[in-house]
Amino acid sequence: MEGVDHLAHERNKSEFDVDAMKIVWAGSPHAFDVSDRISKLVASDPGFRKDNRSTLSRKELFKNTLRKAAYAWKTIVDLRLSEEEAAKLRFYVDEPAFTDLHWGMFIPAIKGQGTEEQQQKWLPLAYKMQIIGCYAQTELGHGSNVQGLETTATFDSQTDEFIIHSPTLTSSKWWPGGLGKVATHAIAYARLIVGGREHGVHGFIVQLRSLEDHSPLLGITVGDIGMKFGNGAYNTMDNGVLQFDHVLDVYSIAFASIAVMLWVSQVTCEGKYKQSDVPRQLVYGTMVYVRQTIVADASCALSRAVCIATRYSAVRRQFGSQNGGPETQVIDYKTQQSRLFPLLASAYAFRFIGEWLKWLYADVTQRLQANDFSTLPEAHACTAGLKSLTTTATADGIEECRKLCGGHGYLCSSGLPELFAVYVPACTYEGDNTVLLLQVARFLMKTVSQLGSRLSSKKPVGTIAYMTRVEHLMQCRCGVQRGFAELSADLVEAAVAHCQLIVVSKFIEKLQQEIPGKGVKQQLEVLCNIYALFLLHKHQGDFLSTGCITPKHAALANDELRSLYSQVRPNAIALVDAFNYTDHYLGSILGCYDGNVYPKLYEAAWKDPLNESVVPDGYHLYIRPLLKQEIRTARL
Ligand SMILES: CCCCCCCCCCCC(=O)SCCNC(=O)CCNC(=O)[C@H](O)C(C)(C)COP(=O)(O)OP(=O)(O)OC[C@H]1O[C@@H](n2cnc3c(N)ncnc32)[C@H](O)[C@@H]1OP(=O)(O)O
Ligand SMILES: Cc1cc2nc3c(=O)[nH]c(=O)nc-3n(C[C@H](O)[C@H](O)[C@H](O)COP(=O)(O)OP(=O)(O)OC[C@H]3O[C@@H](n4cnc5c(N)ncnc54)[C@H](O)[C@@H]3O)c2cc1C
Repeated sequence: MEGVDHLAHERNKSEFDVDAMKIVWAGSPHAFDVSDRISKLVASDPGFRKDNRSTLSRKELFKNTLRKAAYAWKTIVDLRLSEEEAAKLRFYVDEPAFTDLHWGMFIPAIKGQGTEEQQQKWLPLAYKMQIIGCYAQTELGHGSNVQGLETTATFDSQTDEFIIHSPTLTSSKWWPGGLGKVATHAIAYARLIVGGREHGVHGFIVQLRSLEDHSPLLGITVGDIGMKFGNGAYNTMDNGVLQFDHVLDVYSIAFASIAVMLWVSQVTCEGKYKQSDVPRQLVYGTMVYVRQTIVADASCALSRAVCIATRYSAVRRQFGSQNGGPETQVIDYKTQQSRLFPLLASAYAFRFIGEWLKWLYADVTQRLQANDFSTLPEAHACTAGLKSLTTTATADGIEECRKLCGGHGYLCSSGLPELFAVYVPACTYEGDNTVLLLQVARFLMKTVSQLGSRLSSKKPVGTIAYMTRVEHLMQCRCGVQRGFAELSADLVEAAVAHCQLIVVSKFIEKLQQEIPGKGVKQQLEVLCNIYALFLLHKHQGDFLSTGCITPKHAALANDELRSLYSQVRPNAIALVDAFNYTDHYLGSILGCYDGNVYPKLYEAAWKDPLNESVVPDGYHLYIRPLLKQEIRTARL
């Protein structure tokens, strides 16, 4: 029945203060207030409806996304929302769109790498959305290998301008979000050529379309690259293709009078290239910034899937009826718990590592401003490795949550198929996960060669086994006289182990903070132990081979895991309630707050367009003749 909380009995079992946990999850009382207020604003506004996406054609879907983006912007302006509130609104609108790249990459690139003069010129226009930007780095022929990009930017000292050109088919820009149909400007990455000499890849702000009639400018060929994985899903985004045919780029950010996009280098009006003495990799700064936001986003996506699967596991009953009594809740099966609760623990673990990474990024940015590059290598390795680790675990976790919901998990109305389809490219964009782990492996090799075998002594006691595992995996590889390429698959495993060590140690450090609320810290300790012991169980071979745990330890750890699952069980619903997601944002009948699943599933089925008529289109044309033929045969 509507209005009845079918999960009330579960909520009454909770042993901790859920409201206090909501604050921990949000990060602060202020952050909770903004999230809570904005998520409810979006949920209550029919203009942000999203339950019809899977029934729209690509063109209808895209036009609807443009409508929503414009409506969101009008809401932001009319309500005078702050930048923080506006970002939250775009988050809860939950629709991949060009605005992700405008706000998530184009503006951060100018803020992070533009000079004062460029920021003054471009940021006001971008903040008012009087220009719409995208981040055009990847090409048809190169994505991972940025140094392999082929687009050229040749300085013409006669005109003081740059000529941006796509010399080959494979140099076509390919994939940039927002590029296909919307962006008026791009930060395009090209090989800088001055006086016939090449100076590597730099960013250039290039206008693509007229601000009068949106037509592509002279020399610009631009369009969408076509349908992507899943029906609705990421097809709300116009990932584009772009070719430059000797485009004069008067706004070149490498141009001395507007100065270079990077404070890394300068091209003077006399056409001289001046490389300052900062690491050339600062040109990758935007990618480092986005990778740390993607880690925080992983905790959001995983917690969303876990919320759905946990609530449904408490609603779903199957087998186990005693003397005609109710069947067993599937959340009570040890197999369901052993699959679900490590994902619940991972969602919290990724939340806290995301908080730490945000601090690390802010710290390295502050240091860069003082020309202190000492922590840049570690920041690169951490953002690359943790982006890889958390997105892989989250993509796998969302699929596991679909399976935890049985057949109904495969319905669009469960919210899980679309969540999976929208989320999985995170394992590829902003750096293919394997390529990024290779960067971590390279950093570890360097660190081992500099520090000797001990990678670091400053880890909490609880992580000794994890640290020993990384050192052991590195020693096994570094000790062997074979090249990096030959050992790369093994070194990637060591890189994963290193990132898992970071996640576990930061979770332990989080628990050393003051955490208010009855029973809150105790719940987080249980989740931290589940995360650490689950990984120890999963990678038992690594830990046993280090000799720092014995088979008996491994068995005890497994016993402890089962006990921890039993401790989580009465608190499971409260722990996912703490994410404070509205039913609108979850977009899932299986995960609805009141647990009233079956009536809602049944009602939703009849809304499918296929049920608009009892006799389906095509019956008279195709089925009736078939049946008539069969009947004739049957009479023979
Ligand atoms: C809200 C959420 C959703 C928001 C919505 C999100 C929507 C989707 C957004 C997706 C947007 C995109 O995909 S944008 C495109 C993303 N593309 C990528 O991420 C490309 C990935 N590839 C790369 O980053 C690069 O090619 C590398 C790092 C793999 C290789 O670069 P390279 O220049 O060849 O460097 P390499 O020889 O490997 O290394 C030379 C030295 O530089 C160092 N180095 C390399 N990179 C860096 C770096 N970034 N910072 C510092 N140092 C670095 C190395 O450690 C090494 O140090 P030493 O050992 O010499 O000391
Ligand atoms: C949904 C989506 C949105 C995107 N948005 C943008 C955007 O807005 N702007 C933008 O510029 N780009 C964007 N991209 C592009 C994205 O950044 C690239 O696809 C990504 O960096 C991976 O590069 P690639 O496609 O060249 O993969 P490849 O490198 O071709 O990967 C193919 C395989 O090769 C392997 N491989 C590659 N190099 C090595 C190596 N050295 N050693 C071992 N294995 C290797 C990889 O691990 C992978 O298994 C987007 C992509 C997607 C899917």
